[in-house]
Amino acid sequence: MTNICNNLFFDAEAPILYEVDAHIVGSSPATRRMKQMLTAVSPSDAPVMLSGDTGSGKERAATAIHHASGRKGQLVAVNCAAIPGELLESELFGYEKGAFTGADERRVGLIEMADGGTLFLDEIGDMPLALQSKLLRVLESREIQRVGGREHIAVDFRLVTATHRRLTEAVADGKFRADLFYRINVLPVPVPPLGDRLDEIPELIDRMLRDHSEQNTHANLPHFAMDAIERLQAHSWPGNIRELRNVVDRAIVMFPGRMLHAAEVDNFLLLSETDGAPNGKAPGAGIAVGDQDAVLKLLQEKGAIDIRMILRDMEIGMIDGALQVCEGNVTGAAQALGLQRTTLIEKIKKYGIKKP
Ligand SMILES: Nc1ncnc2c1ncn2[C@@H]1O[C@H](COP(=O)(O)OP(=O)(O)OP(=O)(O)O)[C@@H](O)[C@H]1O
Repeated sequence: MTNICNNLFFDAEAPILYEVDAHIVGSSPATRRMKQMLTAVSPSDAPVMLSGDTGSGKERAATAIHHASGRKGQLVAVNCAAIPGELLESELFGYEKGAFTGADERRVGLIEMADGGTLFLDEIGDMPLALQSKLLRVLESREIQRVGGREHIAVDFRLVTATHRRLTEAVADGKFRADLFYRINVLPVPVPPLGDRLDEIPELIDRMLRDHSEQNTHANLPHFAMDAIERLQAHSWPGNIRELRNVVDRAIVMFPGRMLHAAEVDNFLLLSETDGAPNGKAPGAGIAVGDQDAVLKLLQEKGAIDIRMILRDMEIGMIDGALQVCEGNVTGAAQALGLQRTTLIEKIKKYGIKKP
């Protein structure tokens, strides 16, 4: 890899590096190393395996590879963990009319859709063993057969896979085929956790806010004060960049045009850690969003406060605010709060919140 990386700045590679840079924010040493690897692997047709913790940006990296590769076809992303095993085969390979009950018409599969482009198989470790054998055959023959079909269809796609766990352990446990592992692990690229790239948190926040304002031209963006940034840089980030995105999305909804300080960030992080279900763990500094004085007064008066109740009130306030900003649209409010739609509906019911 050293040789490849040393050659990075050849003119021919400049446009590739530019594409990678456009998708991957950050200039910390860990991110620079990843970008160099992505730049080196993008022009090749060999399979890439991205490994990294959940939310660290593996799908982003796959998108960068696809765009930097110059392949004309589309990027087709499939989350192997999200599709039940029995459905995954027909999703990937497609099917002919009458192949099984309910197959009323022919359906082109996702592998065929990736012809000329890139097939991104996320959470490849969750693919059932029987399907692993079929995938291996496709990689070797470069052909597929639809479920219930006889025709051999030639496919030309670049394979990118991702996993958040050690596939070598799954191989040792007999849960992942060794031959497939070696076939897909040709160009391994580790995606660093946010904990290894804390320096670039301000850059990431800027990009997230810029993306938001490009999509919402009248957006009144929040600002993160220095003490807020310091607090973010002291956090451990188990949910990686996805967790940071949730914090930024909450700030957009709850602090439009306002400055966030460490206390607000503490509250947001506490909500991230508990998925909105307060567990009584005390935050680092302040505890109320915007109304710290009231909490201090309560503490002086009563000598103790119930943090769970305060967090509950904050949660209600955030949900209420998000619903107002999204004019009662639950899907939009759920996205803004970084919650699953169903989780938000449960919370709305639980707290008896009225939609505007
Ligand atoms: N470098 C980056 N700059 C800006 N946003 C990013 C970056 N990397 C990731 N993100 C954002 O963080 C979130 C998580 O990223 P992504 O889905 O790529 O992670 P992942 O590692 O594939 O997650 P999972 O393991 O759950 O599949 C997404 O909203 C993505 O847009």
